[in-house]
Amino acid sequence: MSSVRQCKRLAKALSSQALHRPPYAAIGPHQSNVLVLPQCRKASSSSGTVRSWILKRVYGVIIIVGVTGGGLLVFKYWLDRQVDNKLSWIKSYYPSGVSEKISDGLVNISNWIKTGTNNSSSSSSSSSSSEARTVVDDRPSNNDELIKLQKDVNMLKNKLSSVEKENYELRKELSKHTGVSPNAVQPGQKTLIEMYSEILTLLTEFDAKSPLTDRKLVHSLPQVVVVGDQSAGKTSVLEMVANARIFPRGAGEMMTRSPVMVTLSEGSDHVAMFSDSSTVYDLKKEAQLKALRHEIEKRMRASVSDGQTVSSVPISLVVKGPQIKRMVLIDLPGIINTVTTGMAANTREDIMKMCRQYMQNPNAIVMCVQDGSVDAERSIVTDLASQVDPNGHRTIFVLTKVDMAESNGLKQERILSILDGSLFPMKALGYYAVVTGRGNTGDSIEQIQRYEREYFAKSKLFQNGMLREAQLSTRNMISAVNDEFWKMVQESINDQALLFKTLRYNLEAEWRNKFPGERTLDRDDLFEMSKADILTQAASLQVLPPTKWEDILMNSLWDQIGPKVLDEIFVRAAQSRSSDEFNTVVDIELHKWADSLQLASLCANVGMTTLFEQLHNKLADLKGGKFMTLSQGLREEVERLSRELHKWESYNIDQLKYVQMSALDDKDVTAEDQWQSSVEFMKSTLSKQVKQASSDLSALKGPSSFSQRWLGWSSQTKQQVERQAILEELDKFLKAEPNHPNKLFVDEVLTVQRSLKNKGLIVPEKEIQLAWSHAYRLHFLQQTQQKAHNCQKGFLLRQHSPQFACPEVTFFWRVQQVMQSSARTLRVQILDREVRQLEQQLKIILDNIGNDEKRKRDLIRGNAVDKAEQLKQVRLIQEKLDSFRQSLLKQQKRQTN
Ligand SMILES: Nc1nc2c(ncn2[C@@H]2O[C@H](COP(=O)(O)OP(=O)(O)OP(=O)(O)O)[C@@H](O)[C@H]2O)c(=O)[nH]1
Repeated sequence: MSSVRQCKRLAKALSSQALHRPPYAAIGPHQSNVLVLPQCRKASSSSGTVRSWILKRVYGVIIIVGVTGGGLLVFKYWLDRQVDNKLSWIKSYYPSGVSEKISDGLVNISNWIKTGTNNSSSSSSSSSSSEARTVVDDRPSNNDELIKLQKDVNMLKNKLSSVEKENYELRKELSKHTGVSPNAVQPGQKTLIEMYSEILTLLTEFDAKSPLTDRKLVHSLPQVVVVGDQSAGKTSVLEMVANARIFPRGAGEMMTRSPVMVTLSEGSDHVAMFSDSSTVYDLKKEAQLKALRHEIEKRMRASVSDGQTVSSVPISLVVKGPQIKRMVLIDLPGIINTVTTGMAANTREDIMKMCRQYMQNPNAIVMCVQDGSVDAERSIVTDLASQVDPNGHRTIFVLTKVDMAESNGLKQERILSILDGSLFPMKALGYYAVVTGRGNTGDSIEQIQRYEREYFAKSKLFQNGMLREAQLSTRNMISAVNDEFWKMVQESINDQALLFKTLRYNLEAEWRNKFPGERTLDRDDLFEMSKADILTQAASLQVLPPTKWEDILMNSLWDQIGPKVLDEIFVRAAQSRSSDEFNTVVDIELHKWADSLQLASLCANVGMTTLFEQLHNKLADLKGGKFMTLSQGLREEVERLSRELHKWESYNIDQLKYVQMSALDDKDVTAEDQWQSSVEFMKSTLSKQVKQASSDLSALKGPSSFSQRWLGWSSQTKQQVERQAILEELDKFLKAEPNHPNKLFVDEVLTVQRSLKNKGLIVPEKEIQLAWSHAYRLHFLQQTQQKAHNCQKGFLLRQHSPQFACPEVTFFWRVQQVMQSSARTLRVQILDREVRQLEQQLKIILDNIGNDEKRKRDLIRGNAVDKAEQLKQVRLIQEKLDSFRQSLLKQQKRQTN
């Protein structure tokens, strides 16, 4: 084929690949900005015309094929115009700051192209033949020429990677402003690699959650299985792929003790994380790398059962970073020859079994790692590879430690026979020689990469062109493995799609049987529905009628402040000898209480409790559909958190105090209806209190009456008998002196004790005082009840006869006033601020939960939601697989056209 035709074909292939981003494209956004193909220089020079067949800007990628000779000026002019066009477009499309950076980058690239074309043009005629030899299939005839070419290639590679880096940084910067991934082809469009990576992530999540099958579906997908004899350098190879020294190291001992599945993908930051944890390790930071290695080692040791040496439980790791090739690699424990001291007896068989299992996956690419520095005859892995993949359709052979092989004096013929596949019994798709370490645990990846470059640049073993350049270096090997991986993806995708179609069909049938006629509401659906319900119910608190709020608040207020009002203030005032004294005590105590903010704080608590009680009632009112119970946990958690978070506004408490103090300033009942209302309040309050006090007293005595004992089939305890006897003695005092003060005097205690002793009962003073507090309380309340009755008509009487005094009515009126004004103020505060505040809090709480998948899973649970989730995931994976398949198909069609 003529070089011009060859070049045209290459150009066509590249243009379609660059535009449509095949996973295995030689040129992609993460790989290159500019590529000038040497084959085409030769072709162009032969025709002497400009061959600028392709110049495409594909999201920052420029591909130039063939620019030479007399057309150079025309080309430069044309390139400038293209760049100008792009500059004005960038200026109008991107925000300032970003646009300048991109523009600078584009201008740099354009200048570099022009310099490159100058050089290539000036050297094209003289070096066209040597350039042609850089085409991978041609073998050079002259060693010096080859060395020179090798240097050129290395220089170009370095240049290329620095432009790649620059381009990547620019796209990263751009992505910060536009939210578009730095790897995106077009805004909103995903590359095939990204699509596959997404499917892998979904499948890993699906496997983790799904009890559907023991077989992990993600393991049937194409993946690269790294196998080799112990210490062959498997882990070192993987580290070169991941571009970081992420694995633990030891001195000579077996390091890989369980499979490590590494999902590699491109990302703006170089990071790693375990798939079951949210910790992100920054691989650029040595301390975090160390922590990662430590964690891997810890996990490996933890996964090995007692008495065993290796484990088959995989550790799953995700590594992302700039220019990392997307694929899934599994590092397996090294195959051992013999079991050494300290190892479990079955270790060799366990490792062989494990390797065989992974290698037998028909979609696995087997990366067979062979140590180049040891005798080929000692290799076990090559035997295994030839058994599992006899035709070598999916095996790639990697010869490591060739540097050591050379220093050990390995002959060129021997290397050749290994790398052309004639020495080992196995067959492979490709054979590679690499250097992936130098036995120094402290070396960084950059140091190893440099060491490898320098080694191949000066190695005698590989220098006379005995091997194709593409067979050397880790970089080339990784590209080839990556290509094979993606080929496998293409070949197996139909089977995967069918598998998910069947899974979806089965799950849908199961759902129809279990929940006939019901919509499949997954966790997110249920969450969104519950969220809307909760917020609607919270908002409806605003429309509760004000009177209802005040009634509820009044009841709650009395429950809270009643005990203090009655047992402390009212009882103390009642010990007074005159109405004036009664009023003075009441006035002082009530003012003291209100002034100290204690009353206001108590009322604010009541406001808060009432608000949350109402919210609780509203949420309990939610009927919802059949699946309402699934989100019961969510509602409870939201209620709990909002209670915890809600703070009553402090100026609201001050306002309450002010209102209460003003209410207390009103010291007298001036109208009859006020008097009546107060008496009613007093009567209803006392009636409740008397009821409560009677029941407390009864509890103290136990089943004291005949009927209680016989109907309730119970009898008094010894203590209850004693208490009943005490109460009978105390009753005598109260009958003899109805206005007895609230304190029981010492002589009275002794009288009770003496009297009971005569009846054969020895009772401690503590018991007498306890019984007295109950007896006196009931007696006092009943007396006050009687006063309330007597005071009913007292308003007019009081006017006509000043001796008639009912200070108790005035007391209850004042308390009622304080409560009413507090309830009114609380109602206004609740509706003006607190409900709105609560709504906002609920929204934040719900948003937080909504963003936390684990919490959502914990709070919305049940068989129906699990099934709906599975169905949703399977549908999603199936859809993704389908669109991935279609994109692959489209790309294949384009290539065949
Ligand atoms: N000189 C030299 N040393 C290498 C090369 N590749 C790996 N090593 C060293 O060989 C040793 C073993 O490498 P590993 O990558 O741990 O080997 P492995 O196959 O993963 O070991 P196991 O998992 O324990 O079977 C390490 O000290 C590496 O630094 C190489 O190309 N040249």
